[in-house]
Amino acid sequence: MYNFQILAIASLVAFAGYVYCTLKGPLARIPGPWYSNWTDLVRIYYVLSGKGPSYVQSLHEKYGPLVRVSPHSVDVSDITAARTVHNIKNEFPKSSWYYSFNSGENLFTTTDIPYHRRHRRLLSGPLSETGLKAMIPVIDGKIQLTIQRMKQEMESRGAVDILKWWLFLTTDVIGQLTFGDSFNMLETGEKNQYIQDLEDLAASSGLRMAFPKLSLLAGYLHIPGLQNAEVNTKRLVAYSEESLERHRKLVERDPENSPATLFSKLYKAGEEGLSPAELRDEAQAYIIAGSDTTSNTLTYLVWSVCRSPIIKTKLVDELLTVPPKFTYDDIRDLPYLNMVIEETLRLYSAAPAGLPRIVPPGGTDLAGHHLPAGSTVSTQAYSLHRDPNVFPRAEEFIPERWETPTKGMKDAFMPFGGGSRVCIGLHLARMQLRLGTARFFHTFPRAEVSGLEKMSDEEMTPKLYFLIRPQQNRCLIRAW
Ligand code: HEM
Repeated sequence: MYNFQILAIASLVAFAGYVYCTLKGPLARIPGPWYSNWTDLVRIYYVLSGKGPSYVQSLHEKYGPLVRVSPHSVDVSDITAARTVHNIKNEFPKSSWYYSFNSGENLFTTTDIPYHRRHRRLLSGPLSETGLKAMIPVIDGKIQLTIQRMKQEMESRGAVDILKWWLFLTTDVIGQLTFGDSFNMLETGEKNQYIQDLEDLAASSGLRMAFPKLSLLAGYLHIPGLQNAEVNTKRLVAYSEESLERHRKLVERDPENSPATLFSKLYKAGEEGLSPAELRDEAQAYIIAGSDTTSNTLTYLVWSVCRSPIIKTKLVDELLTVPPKFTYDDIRDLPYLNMVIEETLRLYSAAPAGLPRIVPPGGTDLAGHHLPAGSTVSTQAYSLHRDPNVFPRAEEFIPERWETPTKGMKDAFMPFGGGSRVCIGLHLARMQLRLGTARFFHTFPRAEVSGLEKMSDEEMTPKLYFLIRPQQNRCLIRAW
Protein backbone atom coordinates (compact mmCIF):
# COMPACT_ATOMS: atom_id res chain seq x y z
CA MET A 1 0.00 0.00 0.00
CA TYR A 2 2.87 2.29 0.98
CA ASN A 3 4.63 1.62 -2.37
CA PHE A 4 1.42 2.32 -4.24
CA GLN A 5 1.09 5.74 -2.54
CA ILE A 6 4.67 6.66 -3.44
CA LEU A 7 4.05 5.61 -7.05
CA ALA A 8 0.81 7.61 -7.23
CA ILE A 9 2.46 10.74 -5.79
CA ALA A 10 5.45 10.38 -8.15
CA SER A 11 3.13 10.00 -11.15
CA LEU A 12 1.13 13.04 -10.06
CA VAL A 13 4.31 15.12 -9.67
CA ALA A 14 5.58 13.95 -13.09
CA PHE A 15 2.22 14.79 -14.70
CA ALA A 16 2.12 18.22 -13.01
CA GLY A 17 5.69 18.81 -14.22
CA TYR A 18 4.68 17.86 -17.77
CA VAL A 19 1.67 20.19 -17.65
CA TYR A 20 3.76 23.02 -16.20
CA CYS A 21 6.56 22.59 -18.79
CA THR A 22 4.05 22.46 -21.63
CA LEU A 23 2.14 25.54 -20.51
CA LYS A 24 5.35 27.46 -19.84
CA GLY A 25 7.13 25.95 -22.88
CA PRO A 26 9.10 28.25 -25.17
CA LEU A 27 6.40 28.24 -27.87
CA ALA A 28 3.40 28.20 -25.52
CA ARG A 29 2.67 31.89 -26.09
CA ILE A 30 2.74 31.66 -29.89
CA PRO A 31 -0.81 31.74 -31.33
CA GLY A 32 -2.13 28.37 -32.43
CA PRO A 33 -4.72 25.69 -31.65
CA TRP A 34 -4.56 24.46 -28.03
CA TYR A 35 -3.70 20.88 -29.03
CA SER A 36 -0.60 21.95 -30.98
CA ASN A 37 0.97 22.76 -27.60
CA TRP A 38 0.58 19.11 -26.53
CA THR A 39 0.84 16.94 -29.60
CA ASP A 40 1.97 16.81 -33.23
CA LEU A 41 -0.60 14.15 -34.11
CA VAL A 42 -3.19 16.43 -35.74
CA ARG A 43 -0.60 17.93 -38.10
CA ILE A 44 0.74 14.46 -38.91
CA TYR A 45 -2.78 13.30 -39.76
CA TYR A 46 -3.11 16.09 -42.34
CA VAL A 47 0.41 15.49 -43.70
CA LEU A 48 -0.38 11.82 -44.28
CA SER A 49 -3.68 12.67 -46.00
CA GLY A 50 -1.92 14.95 -48.49
CA LYS A 51 -3.41 18.10 -46.94
CA GLY A 52 -0.55 19.36 -44.76
CA PRO A 53 -0.05 22.74 -46.51
CA SER A 54 -3.79 23.55 -46.72
CA TYR A 55 -4.19 22.67 -43.00
CA VAL A 56 -1.32 25.01 -42.05
CA GLN A 57 -2.83 27.69 -44.31
CA SER A 58 -6.17 27.34 -42.44
CA LEU A 59 -4.26 27.93 -39.19
CA HIS A 60 -2.72 31.12 -40.63
CA GLU A 61 -6.18 32.34 -41.64
CA LYS A 62 -7.38 31.82 -38.06
CA TYR A 63 -4.32 32.70 -35.94
CA GLY A 64 -2.21 35.07 -38.06
CA PRO A 65 1.18 35.06 -39.81
CA LEU A 66 3.05 33.15 -37.08
CA VAL A 67 1.36 30.00 -35.90
CA ARG A 68 2.40 27.12 -33.64
CA VAL A 69 1.86 23.90 -35.59
CA SER A 70 3.35 21.44 -33.08
CA PRO A 71 4.89 21.64 -29.58
CA HIS A 72 8.32 22.47 -31.05
CA SER A 73 7.62 24.11 -34.38
CA VAL A 74 5.97 27.14 -35.92
CA ASP A 75 5.13 28.21 -39.47
CA VAL A 76 5.48 31.78 -40.66
CA SER A 77 3.67 33.30 -43.64
CA ASP A 78 4.88 36.87 -43.16
CA ILE A 79 6.97 37.75 -46.22
CA THR A 80 9.69 39.74 -44.43
CA ALA A 81 10.03 36.96 -41.86
CA ALA A 82 10.21 34.32 -44.62
CA ARG A 83 13.05 36.22 -46.30
CA THR A 84 14.85 36.46 -42.93
CA VAL A 85 14.63 32.70 -42.47
CA HIS A 86 15.81 31.95 -46.02
CA ASN A 87 18.71 34.36 -46.12
CA ILE A 88 21.88 34.13 -48.13
CA LYS A 89 24.12 33.64 -45.08
CA ASN A 90 22.53 30.32 -44.12
CA GLU A 91 21.86 31.63 -40.59
CA PHE A 92 18.87 29.31 -40.15
CA PRO A 93 20.26 25.85 -41.02
CA LYS A 94 18.04 23.08 -42.38
CA SER A 95 16.57 20.77 -39.75
CA SER A 96 17.70 17.12 -39.58
CA TRP A 97 14.20 16.19 -40.89
CA TYR A 98 15.71 16.34 -44.40
CA TYR A 99 17.68 13.15 -43.73
CA SER A 100 14.39 11.19 -43.74
CA PHE A 101 14.45 11.51 -47.56
CA ASN A 102 16.78 8.46 -47.40
CA SER A 103 19.10 9.80 -50.09
CA GLY A 104 22.27 10.06 -47.99
CA GLU A 105 24.09 13.30 -47.30
CA ASN A 106 23.93 15.59 -50.32
CA LEU A 107 23.34 19.18 -51.33
CA PHE A 108 19.60 18.89 -50.66
CA THR A 109 19.65 17.04 -47.34
CA THR A 110 22.78 18.30 -45.60
CA THR A 111 22.57 20.35 -42.42
CA ASP A 112 26.36 20.83 -42.38
CA ILE A 113 27.11 24.38 -43.53
CA PRO A 114 30.80 24.02 -44.62
CA TYR A 115 29.88 20.79 -46.49
CA HIS A 116 27.02 22.60 -48.22
CA ARG A 117 29.19 25.59 -49.15
CA ARG A 118 31.87 23.40 -50.76
CA HIS A 119 29.41 21.25 -52.71
CA ARG A 120 27.32 24.22 -53.83
CA ARG A 121 30.46 26.02 -55.08
CA LEU A 122 31.50 22.99 -57.12
CA LEU A 123 28.06 22.06 -58.47
CA SER A 124 26.69 25.53 -59.34
CA GLY A 125 28.72 26.26 -62.51
CA PRO A 126 27.36 23.46 -64.71
CA LEU A 127 23.77 24.27 -63.62
CA SER A 128 24.04 28.01 -64.28
CA GLU A 129 22.38 29.45 -67.40
CA THR A 130 25.79 29.68 -69.07
CA GLY A 131 26.83 26.19 -67.98
CA LEU A 132 23.60 24.71 -69.34
CA LYS A 133 23.93 26.26 -72.82
CA ALA A 134 25.91 23.26 -74.06
CA MET A 135 23.10 20.95 -72.89
CA ILE A 136 20.27 22.68 -74.79
CA PRO A 137 20.44 20.40 -77.88
CA VAL A 138 20.16 17.29 -75.66
CA ILE A 139 17.24 18.76 -73.69
CA ASP A 140 15.42 20.03 -76.78
CA GLY A 141 15.97 16.70 -78.56
CA LYS A 142 14.25 14.89 -75.70
CA ILE A 143 11.39 17.42 -75.66
CA GLN A 144 10.80 16.90 -79.39
CA LEU A 145 10.80 13.14 -78.83
CA THR A 146 8.24 13.62 -76.04
CA ILE A 147 5.91 15.52 -78.37
CA GLN A 148 6.27 12.75 -80.97
CA ARG A 149 5.41 10.09 -78.37
CA MET A 150 2.41 12.16 -77.23
CA LYS A 151 1.17 12.33 -80.83
CA GLN A 152 1.39 8.53 -81.10
CA GLU A 153 -0.54 8.03 -77.84
CA MET A 154 -3.17 10.51 -79.01
CA GLU A 155 -3.68 8.49 -82.20
CA SER A 156 -3.97 5.14 -80.44
CA ARG A 157 -5.81 6.16 -77.26
CA GLY A 158 -7.74 9.31 -78.17
CA ALA A 159 -6.05 11.28 -75.40
CA VAL A 160 -2.57 11.72 -73.93
CA ASP A 161 -1.57 11.19 -70.32
CA ILE A 162 0.67 14.24 -70.20
CA LEU A 163 1.77 13.56 -66.61
CA LYS A 164 3.30 10.25 -67.69
CA TRP A 165 5.16 11.71 -70.69
CA TRP A 166 6.39 14.81 -68.85
CA LEU A 167 7.73 12.53 -66.11
CA PHE A 168 9.50 10.33 -68.66
CA LEU A 169 10.94 13.49 -70.22
CA THR A 170 12.25 15.12 -67.04
CA THR A 171 13.63 11.84 -65.68
CA ASP A 172 15.37 10.99 -68.97
CA VAL A 173 16.81 14.53 -69.12
CA ILE A 174 18.20 14.53 -65.58
CA GLY A 175 19.45 10.94 -66.04
CA GLN A 176 21.29 11.93 -69.21
CA LEU A 177 22.77 15.08 -67.65
CA THR A 178 23.84 13.23 -64.49
CA PHE A 179 25.02 9.83 -65.74
CA GLY A 180 25.73 10.57 -69.41
CA ASP A 181 23.23 7.83 -70.17
CA SER A 182 19.45 8.28 -70.44
CA PHE A 183 16.95 5.96 -68.72
CA ASN A 184 15.37 5.63 -72.21
CA MET A 185 11.84 5.81 -70.84
CA LEU A 186 10.72 8.03 -73.72
CA GLU A 187 11.89 5.37 -76.15
CA THR A 188 10.46 2.35 -74.32
CA GLY A 189 7.36 4.10 -72.95
CA GLU A 190 7.92 2.27 -69.66
CA LYS A 191 9.30 2.97 -66.24
CA ASN A 192 12.52 1.12 -65.46
CA GLN A 193 13.49 -0.43 -62.10
CA TYR A 194 15.29 2.74 -61.04
CA ILE A 195 12.15 4.85 -61.45
CA GLN A 196 9.96 2.18 -59.84
CA ASP A 197 12.26 2.31 -56.81
CA LEU A 198 12.08 6.09 -56.74
CA GLU A 199 8.28 5.99 -56.90
CA ASP A 200 8.05 3.38 -54.14
CA LEU A 201 10.27 5.58 -52.01
CA ALA A 202 8.07 8.59 -52.71
CA ALA A 203 4.96 6.56 -51.79
CA SER A 204 6.37 5.81 -48.34
CA SER A 205 7.86 9.27 -47.92
CA GLY A 206 4.79 10.62 -46.09
CA LEU A 207 5.22 7.96 -43.41
CA ARG A 208 8.96 8.47 -43.16
CA MET A 209 8.66 12.24 -42.94
CA ALA A 210 5.82 12.13 -40.45
CA PHE A 211 7.79 9.73 -38.24
CA PRO A 212 11.47 10.39 -39.11
CA LYS A 213 12.82 8.39 -36.16
CA LEU A 214 10.91 5.29 -37.25
CA SER A 215 12.73 5.17 -40.58
CA LEU A 216 16.03 4.91 -38.72
CA LEU A 217 14.74 1.67 -37.19
CA ALA A 218 13.30 0.38 -40.46
CA GLY A 219 15.78 -2.49 -40.64
CA TYR A 220 14.65 -3.83 -37.26
CA LEU A 221 10.93 -3.10 -37.41
CA HIS A 222 8.82 -5.05 -39.87
CA ILE A 223 6.74 -2.09 -41.10
CA PRO A 224 5.87 -2.72 -44.79
CA GLY A 225 6.46 0.70 -46.44
CA LEU A 226 9.50 1.45 -44.35
CA GLN A 227 11.24 -1.86 -44.85
CA ASN A 228 10.98 -1.62 -48.65
CA ALA A 229 12.53 1.82 -48.42
CA GLU A 230 15.81 0.21 -47.35
CA VAL A 231 15.78 -2.22 -50.32
CA ASN A 232 14.82 0.52 -52.78
CA THR A 233 17.53 2.81 -51.48
CA LYS A 234 20.22 0.12 -51.78
CA ARG A 235 19.26 -0.57 -55.41
CA LEU A 236 19.23 3.14 -56.25
CA VAL A 237 22.67 3.61 -54.72
CA ALA A 238 24.06 0.62 -56.64
CA TYR A 239 22.64 1.94 -59.93
CA SER A 240 24.13 5.39 -59.36
CA GLU A 241 27.54 3.94 -58.48
CA GLU A 242 27.65 1.73 -61.58
CA SER A 243 26.45 4.47 -63.94
CA LEU A 244 28.87 7.07 -62.64
CA GLU A 245 31.77 4.64 -62.76
CA ARG A 246 30.89 3.75 -66.37
CA HIS A 247 30.82 7.40 -67.38
CA ARG A 248 33.99 8.23 -65.46
CA LYS A 249 35.86 5.51 -67.37
CA LEU A 250 34.47 6.82 -70.64
CA VAL A 251 35.70 10.33 -69.84
CA GLU A 252 39.14 8.96 -68.88
CA ARG A 253 39.40 6.97 -72.09
CA ASP A 254 38.10 9.58 -74.53
CA PRO A 255 37.50 12.98 -72.91
CA GLU A 256 36.71 14.72 -76.22
CA ASN A 257 34.00 12.31 -77.37
CA SER A 258 32.26 11.26 -74.16
CA PRO A 259 28.88 12.92 -73.46
CA ALA A 260 29.29 15.96 -71.21
CA THR A 261 27.42 15.77 -67.90
CA LEU A 262 26.87 18.07 -64.95
CA PHE A 263 29.63 16.11 -63.15
CA SER A 264 32.20 15.69 -65.97
CA LYS A 265 34.62 18.19 -64.49
CA LEU A 266 34.24 16.95 -60.93
CA TYR A 267 35.52 13.39 -61.27
CA LYS A 268 38.88 14.28 -59.81
CA ALA A 269 38.65 14.09 -56.02
CA GLY A 270 40.23 16.61 -53.66
CA GLU A 271 39.65 20.34 -53.40
CA GLU A 272 38.60 20.75 -57.05
CA GLY A 273 36.35 17.72 -57.26
CA LEU A 274 34.09 15.32 -55.43
CA SER A 275 34.86 11.75 -54.37
CA PRO A 276 32.93 8.86 -56.04
CA ALA A 277 30.77 8.50 -52.92
CA GLU A 278 30.01 12.23 -52.84
CA LEU A 279 29.11 12.22 -56.53
CA ARG A 280 26.87 9.18 -56.05
CA ASP A 281 24.92 10.95 -53.31
CA GLU A 282 24.64 14.16 -55.34
CA ALA A 283 23.33 12.10 -58.27
CA GLN A 284 20.54 10.83 -55.98
CA ALA A 285 19.65 14.41 -55.09
CA TYR A 286 19.50 15.48 -58.73
CA ILE A 287 17.32 12.59 -59.85
CA ILE A 288 14.89 12.95 -56.94
CA ALA A 289 14.71 16.77 -56.94
CA GLY A 290 14.87 17.21 -60.70
CA SER A 291 12.17 14.91 -62.06
CA ASP A 292 8.66 15.07 -60.47
CA THR A 293 9.06 18.76 -59.62
CA THR A 294 9.38 19.82 -63.25
CA SER A 295 6.98 17.21 -64.67
CA ASN A 296 4.18 18.11 -62.24
CA THR A 297 4.67 21.81 -63.01
CA LEU A 298 4.43 21.15 -66.75
CA THR A 299 1.31 19.05 -66.16
CA TYR A 300 -0.52 21.72 -64.15
CA LEU A 301 0.59 24.36 -66.65
CA VAL A 302 -0.82 22.54 -69.69
CA TRP A 303 -4.02 21.59 -67.83
CA SER A 304 -4.59 25.19 -66.61
CA VAL A 305 -4.00 26.65 -70.08
CA CYS A 306 -6.28 24.06 -71.73
CA ARG A 307 -9.11 25.00 -69.34
CA SER A 308 -9.11 28.62 -70.48
CA PRO A 309 -9.68 29.30 -74.20
CA ILE A 310 -8.66 32.96 -73.70
CA ILE A 311 -5.30 32.10 -72.10
CA LYS A 312 -4.67 29.35 -74.67
CA THR A 313 -5.36 31.68 -77.61
CA LYS A 314 -3.04 34.35 -76.21
CA LEU A 315 -0.24 31.83 -75.70
CA VAL A 316 -0.67 30.18 -79.09
CA ASP A 317 -0.83 33.58 -80.85
CA GLU A 318 2.44 34.55 -79.18
CA LEU A 319 4.06 31.27 -80.25
CA LEU A 320 3.01 31.98 -83.85
CA THR A 321 5.29 35.04 -83.82
CA VAL A 322 8.45 32.87 -83.67
CA PRO A 323 9.91 31.00 -86.68
CA PRO A 324 8.29 27.55 -87.21
CA LYS A 325 11.68 25.90 -86.61
CA PHE A 326 12.33 27.88 -83.44
CA THR A 327 15.22 27.41 -81.02
CA TYR A 328 15.46 28.05 -77.29
CA ASP A 329 16.81 31.55 -77.96
CA ASP A 330 13.66 32.39 -79.97
CA ILE A 331 11.28 31.61 -77.11
CA ARG A 332 13.34 32.27 -73.96
CA ASP A 333 12.02 35.80 -73.42
CA LEU A 334 8.47 35.53 -74.79
CA PRO A 335 6.49 37.63 -72.28
CA TYR A 336 3.22 35.69 -72.12
CA LEU A 337 4.95 32.30 -72.05
CA ASN A 338 6.94 33.44 -69.02
CA MET A 339 3.82 34.86 -67.31
CA VAL A 340 2.05 31.52 -67.70
CA ILE A 341 5.06 29.76 -66.16
CA GLU A 342 5.23 32.17 -63.19
CA GLU A 343 1.52 31.77 -62.51
CA THR A 344 1.81 27.95 -62.57
CA LEU A 345 4.78 28.08 -60.18
CA ARG A 346 2.70 30.33 -57.89
CA LEU A 347 -0.60 28.47 -57.82
CA TYR A 348 0.72 24.93 -58.27
CA SER A 349 4.11 25.16 -56.56
CA ALA A 350 5.72 21.76 -57.01
CA ALA A 351 7.09 21.95 -53.44
CA PRO A 352 4.19 23.57 -51.55
CA ALA A 353 4.95 22.32 -48.02
CA GLY A 354 6.89 23.77 -45.07
CA LEU A 355 10.67 23.97 -45.42
CA PRO A 356 11.88 23.46 -41.83
CA ARG A 357 14.79 25.47 -40.45
CA ILE A 358 16.39 25.71 -36.99
CA VAL A 359 16.41 29.02 -35.08
CA PRO A 360 20.09 29.95 -34.49
CA PRO A 361 21.79 30.55 -31.08
CA GLY A 362 20.42 33.65 -29.38
CA GLY A 363 16.92 33.10 -30.77
CA THR A 364 15.14 35.41 -33.19
CA ASP A 365 12.23 37.82 -33.43
CA LEU A 366 9.81 37.06 -36.26
CA ALA A 367 6.42 38.61 -37.04
CA GLY A 368 6.27 40.23 -33.58
CA HIS A 369 7.17 37.13 -31.55
CA HIS A 370 10.35 35.81 -29.98
CA LEU A 371 11.44 32.31 -30.98
CA PRO A 372 14.08 30.59 -28.82
CA ALA A 373 17.25 29.00 -30.23
CA GLY A 374 16.76 25.43 -31.39
CA SER A 375 13.06 25.69 -32.21
CA THR A 376 11.91 24.80 -35.72
CA VAL A 377 10.48 27.47 -38.03
CA SER A 378 8.99 26.62 -41.44
CA THR A 379 7.76 28.65 -44.36
CA GLN A 380 5.52 27.18 -47.04
CA ALA A 381 5.14 28.40 -50.61
CA TYR A 382 1.48 27.36 -50.42
CA SER A 383 0.76 30.20 -47.94
CA LEU A 384 3.22 32.79 -49.24
CA HIS A 385 1.65 32.45 -52.70
CA ARG A 386 -1.88 32.94 -51.36
CA ASP A 387 -1.46 36.20 -49.44
CA PRO A 388 -4.60 38.07 -50.57
CA ASN A 389 -2.94 41.47 -50.12
CA VAL A 390 -0.21 40.50 -52.55
CA PHE A 391 -2.08 38.18 -54.88
CA PRO A 392 -5.75 39.26 -55.19
CA ARG A 393 -8.08 36.40 -56.30
CA ALA A 394 -5.25 34.14 -55.20
CA GLU A 395 -7.03 30.87 -56.03
CA GLU A 396 -7.49 31.86 -59.69
CA PHE A 397 -5.04 31.17 -62.51
CA ILE A 398 -4.32 34.68 -63.89
CA PRO A 399 -1.03 34.88 -65.86
CA GLU A 400 -1.66 38.61 -66.53
CA ARG A 401 -0.88 39.42 -62.86
CA TRP A 402 2.82 38.94 -63.80
CA GLU A 403 2.73 41.65 -66.48
CA THR A 404 3.98 44.27 -64.00
CA PRO A 405 4.77 42.39 -60.78
CA THR A 406 4.91 44.48 -57.59
CA LYS A 407 7.82 44.29 -55.13
CA GLY A 408 5.48 42.41 -52.77
CA MET A 409 4.83 39.77 -55.44
CA LYS A 410 8.53 39.33 -56.16
CA ASP A 411 9.35 39.02 -52.45
CA ALA A 412 6.55 36.57 -51.70
CA PHE A 413 7.29 34.36 -54.71
CA MET A 414 9.35 31.41 -53.46
CA PRO A 415 8.58 28.32 -55.59
CA PHE A 416 12.28 27.48 -55.59
CA GLY A 417 12.90 28.31 -51.91
CA GLY A 418 15.31 31.14 -51.14
CA GLY A 419 18.67 32.36 -49.85
CA SER A 420 21.68 30.06 -49.75
CA ARG A 421 19.50 26.93 -50.12
CA VAL A 422 17.56 28.14 -53.16
CA CYS A 423 17.00 25.43 -55.80
CA ILE A 424 20.22 24.81 -57.72
CA GLY A 425 18.20 23.35 -60.61
CA LEU A 426 15.99 26.37 -61.24
CA HIS A 427 17.62 27.32 -64.56
CA LEU A 428 17.33 23.76 -65.81
CA ALA A 429 13.71 23.68 -64.65
CA ARG A 430 12.86 26.97 -66.36
CA MET A 431 14.57 25.82 -69.56
CA GLN A 432 12.44 22.65 -69.66
CA LEU A 433 9.28 24.57 -68.73
CA ARG A 434 9.78 27.10 -71.54
CA LEU A 435 10.75 24.61 -74.22
CA GLY A 436 8.18 21.99 -73.12
CA THR A 437 5.31 24.51 -73.11
CA ALA A 438 6.34 26.13 -76.40
CA ARG A 439 6.73 22.83 -78.27
CA PHE A 440 3.49 21.43 -76.82
CA PHE A 441 1.22 24.35 -77.77
CA HIS A 442 3.03 24.93 -81.06
CA THR A 443 2.24 21.33 -82.03
CA PHE A 444 -1.19 21.05 -80.35
CA PRO A 445 -2.74 24.56 -80.56
CA ARG A 446 -6.27 23.20 -80.02
CA ALA A 447 -5.41 21.00 -77.01
CA GLU A 448 -8.20 20.63 -74.48
CA VAL A 449 -8.91 18.70 -71.28
CA SER A 450 -10.17 15.21 -72.11
CA GLY A 451 -13.15 13.49 -70.52
CA LEU A 452 -11.94 10.08 -71.68
CA GLU A 453 -11.68 7.24 -69.15
CA LYS A 454 -13.75 9.30 -66.69
CA MET A 455 -11.05 11.93 -66.36
CA SER A 456 -12.48 14.84 -64.33
CA ASP A 457 -11.38 18.26 -63.07
CA GLU A 458 -11.74 17.04 -59.45
CA GLU A 459 -8.91 14.59 -60.08
CA MET A 460 -6.63 17.54 -60.59
CA THR A 461 -7.25 18.95 -57.09
CA PRO A 462 -3.67 18.43 -55.95
CA LYS A 463 -2.53 16.04 -53.25
CA LEU A 464 -0.20 18.17 -51.19
CA TYR A 465 2.68 16.09 -49.86
CA PHE A 466 6.23 17.46 -49.80
CA LEU A 467 5.65 17.54 -53.55
CA ILE A 468 2.36 18.23 -55.29
CA ARG A 469 0.62 15.67 -57.51
CA PRO A 470 -2.79 15.03 -59.11
CA GLN A 471 -5.12 12.69 -57.16
CA GLN A 472 -5.07 9.83 -59.69
CA ASN A 473 -1.50 10.33 -60.90
CA ARG A 474 -2.62 11.10 -64.45
CA CYS A 475 -3.84 14.00 -66.59
CA LEU A 476 -5.58 13.22 -69.88
CA ILE A 477 -5.47 15.87 -72.58
CA ARG A 478 -6.96 15.78 -76.08
CA ALA A 479 -3.83 16.91 -77.90
CA TRP A 480 -4.60 18.15 -81.43
C1 HEM B 1 9.83 23.27 -61.18
C2 HEM B 1 10.88 22.58 -60.77
C3 HEM B 1 11.49 22.68 -59.39
C4 HEM B 1 10.98 23.19 -58.24
C5 HEM B 1 9.62 23.85 -58.00
C6 HEM B 1 12.01 23.03 -57.22
C7 HEM B 1 11.88 23.47 -55.90
C8 HEM B 1 12.92 23.46 -54.98
C9 HEM B 1 12.83 24.02 -53.66
C10 HEM B 1 11.60 24.69 -53.07
C11 HEM B 1 14.03 23.83 -53.07
C12 HEM B 1 14.43 24.29 -51.66
C13 HEM B 1 14.14 23.20 -50.66
C14 HEM B 1 14.40 23.62 -49.23
O1 HEM B 1 14.84 24.74 -48.97
O2 HEM B 1 14.13 22.81 -48.38
C15 HEM B 1 14.88 23.12 -53.98
C16 HEM B 1 16.18 22.74 -53.74
C17 HEM B 1 16.93 21.93 -54.58
N1 HEM B 1 16.59 21.54 -55.86
FE1 HEM B 1 14.90 22.07 -56.86
N2 HEM B 1 13.09 22.41 -57.78
C18 HEM B 1 12.82 22.18 -59.10
C19 HEM B 1 13.67 21.59 -60.03
C20 HEM B 1 14.93 21.08 -59.75
C21 HEM B 1 15.79 20.45 -60.71
C22 HEM B 1 15.51 20.30 -62.21
C23 HEM B 1 16.91 20.02 -60.03
C24 HEM B 1 18.07 19.30 -60.67
C25 HEM B 1 19.30 19.59 -60.50
C26 HEM B 1 16.75 20.41 -58.63
C27 HEM B 1 17.65 20.18 -57.62
C28 HEM B 1 17.59 20.74 -56.35
C29 HEM B 1 18.63 20.59 -55.34
C30 HEM B 1 19.90 19.77 -55.48
C31 HEM B 1 18.23 21.37 -54.23
C32 HEM B 1 19.01 21.62 -52.95
C33 HEM B 1 19.81 22.92 -53.10
C34 HEM B 1 20.60 23.35 -51.87
O3 HEM B 1 20.18 23.09 -50.75
O4 HEM B 1 21.63 23.99 -52.07
N3 HEM B 1 15.54 21.05 -58.51
N4 HEM B 1 14.19 22.90 -55.17
